[in-house]
Amino acid sequence: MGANGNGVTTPRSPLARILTEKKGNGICHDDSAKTVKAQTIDELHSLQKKRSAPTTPLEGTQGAFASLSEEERQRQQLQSISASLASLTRGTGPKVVRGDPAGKTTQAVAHVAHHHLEAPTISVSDSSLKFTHVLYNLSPAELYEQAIKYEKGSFITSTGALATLSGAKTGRSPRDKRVVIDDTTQDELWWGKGSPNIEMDEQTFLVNRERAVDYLNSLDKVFVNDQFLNWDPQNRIKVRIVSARAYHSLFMHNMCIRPTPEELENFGTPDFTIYNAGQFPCNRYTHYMTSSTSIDLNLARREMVILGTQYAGEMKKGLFSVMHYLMPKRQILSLHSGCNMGKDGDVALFFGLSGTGKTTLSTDHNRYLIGDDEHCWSDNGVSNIEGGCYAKCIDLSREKEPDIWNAIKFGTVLENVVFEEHTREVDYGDKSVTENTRAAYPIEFIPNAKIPCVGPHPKNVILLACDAFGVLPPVSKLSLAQTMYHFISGYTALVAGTEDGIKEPTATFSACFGAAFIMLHPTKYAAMLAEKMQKHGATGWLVNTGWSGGSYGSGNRIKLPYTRKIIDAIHSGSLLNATYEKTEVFGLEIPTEIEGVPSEILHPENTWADKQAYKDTLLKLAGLFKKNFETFTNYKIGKDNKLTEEILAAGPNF
Ligand SMILES: Nc1ncnc2c1ncn2[C@@H]1O[C@H](COP(=O)(O)OP(=O)(O)O)[C@@H](O)[C@H]1O
Ligand SMILES: C=C(OP(=O)(O)O)C(=O)O
Ligand SMILES: [Ca+2]
Ligand SMILES: [Mn+2]
Repeated sequence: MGANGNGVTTPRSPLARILTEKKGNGICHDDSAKTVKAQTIDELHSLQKKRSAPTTPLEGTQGAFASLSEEERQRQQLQSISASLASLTRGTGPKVVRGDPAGKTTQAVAHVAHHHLEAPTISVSDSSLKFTHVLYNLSPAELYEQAIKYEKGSFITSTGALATLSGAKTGRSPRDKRVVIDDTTQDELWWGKGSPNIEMDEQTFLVNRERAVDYLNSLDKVFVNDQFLNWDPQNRIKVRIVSARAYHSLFMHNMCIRPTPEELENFGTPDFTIYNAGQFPCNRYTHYMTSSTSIDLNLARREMVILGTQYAGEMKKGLFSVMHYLMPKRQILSLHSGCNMGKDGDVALFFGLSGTGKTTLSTDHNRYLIGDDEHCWSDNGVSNIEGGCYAKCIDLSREKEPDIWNAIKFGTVLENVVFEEHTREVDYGDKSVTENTRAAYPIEFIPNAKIPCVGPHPKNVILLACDAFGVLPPVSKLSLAQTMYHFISGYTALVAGTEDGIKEPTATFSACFGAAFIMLHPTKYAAMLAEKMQKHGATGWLVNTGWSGGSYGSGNRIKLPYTRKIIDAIHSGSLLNATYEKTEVFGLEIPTEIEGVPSEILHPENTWADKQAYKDTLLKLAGLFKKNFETFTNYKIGKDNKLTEEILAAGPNF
């Protein structure tokens, strides 16, 4: 509706076109002009991502030659991955290409050349025609996207962690572990009663390996992590993990030591490779298989195959077994322990089975964290094997465990937790999926982590036992012989969940506080520990993080703040100078007083209303210890006959 100024109305006309790019007339100022440098949506999207800075050029190469070298380097890297994924029966590696099959891939393509001319009818299958896309050492952000896009049950929680489901298995499956027996391992390893090493032959291993490799190669894409184990630079191990899930890749990114770009460039051939086929089961017609899950270790081939379980802890503890074989060969003791260090450089080790408090008590705001679970003790001191922590998070609270609480943020894998649908706030008290809920985070997520994760020789060796009987004292000072006795016994009550199938706490004995992971006879590790403790003057302690005032069901778990006070007194050295009394039956030295801990709980008998029940339970547990130790009475601990006798005498007397 316009008037032309002379009173005559003109008919309605279409809206005038707004000119946005008329130069020079200055009438229409359009500030959206020229800010977008793209002509198409695809081009716009391409602007969003900056090309990653090229990894450092190879020495002596410049300009155009540098990019050629980078290409060549990538080609070699892919060839190495293709070799890892090679079928053993078809004699050739798959065609592998870098990048997400859904996105743009980089140019480098490789496959391992045929070693010989093969009759095409035998060697060619459809699998040799397709490409396997390799998602190589992706960043946490990239892995989040992969998980959220393609893996059901992946969500971002309110604090930024990646919530995942591990599927049917929410704990390890120790009964499904197999170790290849050959001429070497037959003599070297611990076999038979009590040993975690259940034998399998080389041929069966190869059948399972082929099954895993064929499954992985049948996928559109696989994840490959090239990383390190052990912060001791002289004893670092290169590991490659091939897996089907972003969850597994992020878990190992967090748990192993992350290489720098330079280290990755020079990675070369791995020392050890894991093929994790996850949900893909083993074949129950295969010899030695007793379920559809199999975790197979072949030390000669330096390989591990995982079939039929997606529980990620299987990879971390599988590699720990490998270290329990490799390190003692170098006179280095591998330890299932947490480790931290005070301001004055005093180091403490925390041994204990799953759920006894290694992670909780080594994560201490007043001390430097060296690691929460797996260490080495060499002539140079201690080193963490891993680059991350794996904390239980059932009933996790900000007040009691602030450092672990705060570590659950972007980058952390949160397994099997329950969260509020809308806010994505995690309910740590919810056991609907499992009791064994877990958080895996890089060790740097703990503010006072000691990087690099190494330290001097330990001053205190703390043996943690979660005693469901409620008869072990909250803390006892041990002689060297007692330390060895309890180390070899490895007593605890397994808390529900970490090992598949355990629903209620039960008394268990697990040699070296980790029988599931040791490869040699327990006395070999014990002898090394005794020698090192003697040499470096370390004091042994037994700390009960379990029940007080009655057994599981009637008593209560010792309050975490009390256990922390006890641990503080060990660290500070004040407990060493306390007054002690000796207990009956176990002959343990217990302090009469500790600052911040009610004195009456220090002797367990005081906390039991029914004294006769206490006595009966004490004798019952002592009997279990005695019976368990029978298998070790014929073994000598190192070269020291006297120590061996003292160890035998260090058990309960009744
Ligand atoms: N007195 C206590 N000492 C140590 N941990 C306790 C105590 N009471 C309860 N807990 C709980 O027990 C669990 C110990 O598990 P964790 O530290 O992960 O064990 P580990 O690392 O040895 O497997 C944690 O959930 C912790 O909160
Ligand atoms: C991951 C584990 O370690 P821990 O429970 O000792 O922390 C495990 O035993 O599976
Ligand atoms: Ca454990
Ligand atoms: Mn732990």
